[in-house]
Amino acid sequence: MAEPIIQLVDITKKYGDFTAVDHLNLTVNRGEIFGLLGPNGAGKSTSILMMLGLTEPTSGEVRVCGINSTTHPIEVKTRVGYLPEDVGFYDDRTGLENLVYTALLNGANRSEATQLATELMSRVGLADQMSKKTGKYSKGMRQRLGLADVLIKNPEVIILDEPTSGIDPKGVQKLLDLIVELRNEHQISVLFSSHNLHQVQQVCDRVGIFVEGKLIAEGNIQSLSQQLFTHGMYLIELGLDEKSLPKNTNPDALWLKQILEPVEGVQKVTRANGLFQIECAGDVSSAVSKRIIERGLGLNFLNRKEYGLDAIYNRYFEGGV
Ligand SMILES: Nc1ncnc2c1ncn2[C@@H]1O[C@H](COP(=O)(O)OP(=O)(O)OP(=O)(O)O)[C@@H](O)[C@H]1O
Repeated sequence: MAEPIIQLVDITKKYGDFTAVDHLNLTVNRGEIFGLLGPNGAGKSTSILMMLGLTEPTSGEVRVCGINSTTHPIEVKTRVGYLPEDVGFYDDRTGLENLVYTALLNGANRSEATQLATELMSRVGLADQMSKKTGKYSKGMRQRLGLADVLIKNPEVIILDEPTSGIDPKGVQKLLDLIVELRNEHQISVLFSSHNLHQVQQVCDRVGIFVEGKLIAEGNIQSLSQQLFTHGMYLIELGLDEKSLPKNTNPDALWLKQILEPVEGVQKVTRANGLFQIECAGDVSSAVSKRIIERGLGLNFLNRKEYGLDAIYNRYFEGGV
């Protein structure tokens, strides 16, 4: 059964009259990679600060690993690893020295600290960069070292705030692979905050879409599509042979809608740029093509698209679809 590891219950955060987070309810389960997807200013970082007990909610309750973050921030800190967008290191020290220092601060003796730091450098793919000064690390290498740094205290959950910003595509891929590996092989739960939908789509089991302080939808990709699209999840484009079309067809494709009405799932039929577009609740392309052919229309081609997070993103973040 799903066990909650992060629970936000009706959280609101106000800065003066401004509401940064508005009645947010969110649960992340143990072993899950949860994506908090939202544009700049949506309230992601503010929510994370509340999870870590670094800022207090105006109202509501935050629990991480079953502990109230607002009243017991230090206990939460021992269980959670937090990777901010920019990690600070002692740049005149090597990657290994930086990690050893964190391990010593966490109570390890020097030989344990060196052993743990060496193992972690290797786990995050920096085995060959151990003796390089962190001032010479790339942004991607710094973020991977940052992950090693949060793993030192063996956290149950890691919270990553825009961890890939400023990293080149190859570096991003390495970091994403590492996040999945940490979950799969070390059962670490992950909250991944990002405004990059492709990255979120690639690694997260569930996603919460956060806009202007409100969680507007939550679930896996398929359930998000169902929540956000009133007009279906599939778009079928038809190229019909003009010569086979009925004479004097009206431009709004009403005649085609009537033909396709008996096909269950068809919700909207329109014509754009010479193509007929059919929005439907499921993949009904074979029933549509059968019906078209039965009615004696010439079918030049049929193209089926499934709405993914791309369409959701456009709809909520870029004002379209
Ligand atoms: N200390 C503060 N005082 C006043 N307003 C704040 C404070 N911190 C954040 N805000 C405002 O709250 C809103 C949410 O900010 P937040 O940093 O949580 O968003 P975000 O989703 O993390 O965005 P970004 O990706 O840009 O960091 C923004 O409008 C921001 O200006």
